[in-house]
Amino acid sequence: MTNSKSVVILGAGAWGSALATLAKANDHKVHIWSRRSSRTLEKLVEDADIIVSAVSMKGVRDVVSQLQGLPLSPEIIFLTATKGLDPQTTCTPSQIWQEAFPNHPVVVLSGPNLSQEIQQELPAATVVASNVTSAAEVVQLVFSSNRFRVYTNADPLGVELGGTLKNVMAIAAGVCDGLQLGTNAKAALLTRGLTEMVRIGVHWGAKQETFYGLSGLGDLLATGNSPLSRNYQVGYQLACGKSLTEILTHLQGTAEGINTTKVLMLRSKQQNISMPITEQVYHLLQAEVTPRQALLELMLRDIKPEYNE
Ligand SMILES: NC(=O)c1ccc[n+]([C@@H]2O[C@H](COP(=O)([O-])OP(=O)(O)OC[C@H]3O[C@@H](n4cnc5c(N)ncnc54)[C@H](O)[C@@H]3O)[C@@H](O)[C@H]2O)c1
Ligand SMILES: O=P(O)(O)OC[C@H](O)CO
Repeated sequence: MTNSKSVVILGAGAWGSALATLAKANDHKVHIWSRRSSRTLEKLVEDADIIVSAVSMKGVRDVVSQLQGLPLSPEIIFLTATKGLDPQTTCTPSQIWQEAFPNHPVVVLSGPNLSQEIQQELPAATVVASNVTSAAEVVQLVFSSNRFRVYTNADPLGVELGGTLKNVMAIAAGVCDGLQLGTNAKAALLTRGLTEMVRIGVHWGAKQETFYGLSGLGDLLATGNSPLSRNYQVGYQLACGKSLTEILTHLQGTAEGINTTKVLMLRSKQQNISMPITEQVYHLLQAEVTPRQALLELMLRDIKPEYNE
């Protein structure tokens, strides 16, 4: 097949494995690399068309620096699927990839994509975004199928932040359900959560409308309502009285929202941006408030108009 691409996936976790399944189903040549792989990264990327980063945030700088030392074809497209923020610089993963490889196109993939559902072959949709449209279109073709609908988008920062910021709200949504606060409370939380995501995202340089698409609202609905989400699970179990240490001991995989909350708090304080839900999630994760106290703090804030805050 002439359109068959060579795809190297970095990270053999839940998401890397699901992305590999999708590309393989479209007859692409797929190699998954992990820290424990017997094949060297150098050998694997030799004939790669696309390098997909599906490592968790804490591994991004590490894999970037490993690749920087290798001879790479100038045609290679980097695709980043990590939903996190760098604790040191507050940069997004795509900003780190682009800075390290300024002459390569970088594409972001993000959307309501719970990996377990994708591995069960349930239908889903996602977004691939890049400043280089042709690169986004190549990635779109590689992953599109009758069970995975892929849209392109020209706002990579907005798409990336949509998937990243919603993890904080997914923790809050888990708390809401764990406390059994009801459907009205959940709707209020998710709606005001989206407002908060838009506020910081637009300040950061993203387009407002991107947050109303699959990677913002779409992913917020998926993770904020699903026990399959690790971030939701963190919130739910905190509300049930478990400590964060206990929860993380048993959690399968990464809940990026924990680190993202800390980075967001730092950035919103530096830039004086109001993020009341994020702030309460932060205090809760630090064990500085109980879930009920966090709820009361939010309910008793100064009353105000819905917009023009
Ligand atoms: N699981 C999902 O449903 C899903 C969906 C969309 C996006 N994501 C995002 O994808 C990323 C990965 O999620 P996941 O669910 O696969 O997590 P996971 O915990 O299952 O896997 C993380 C992977 O990163 C690797 N890794 C971590 N540090 C590394 C390092 N220094 N060097 C090399 N590899 C390293 C781990 O070995 C592991 O293979 C996260 O940012 C997550 O938010 C996950
Ligand atoms: O399990 P979570 O909370 O990392 O959510 C996974 C994905 O981000 C869903 O789109």
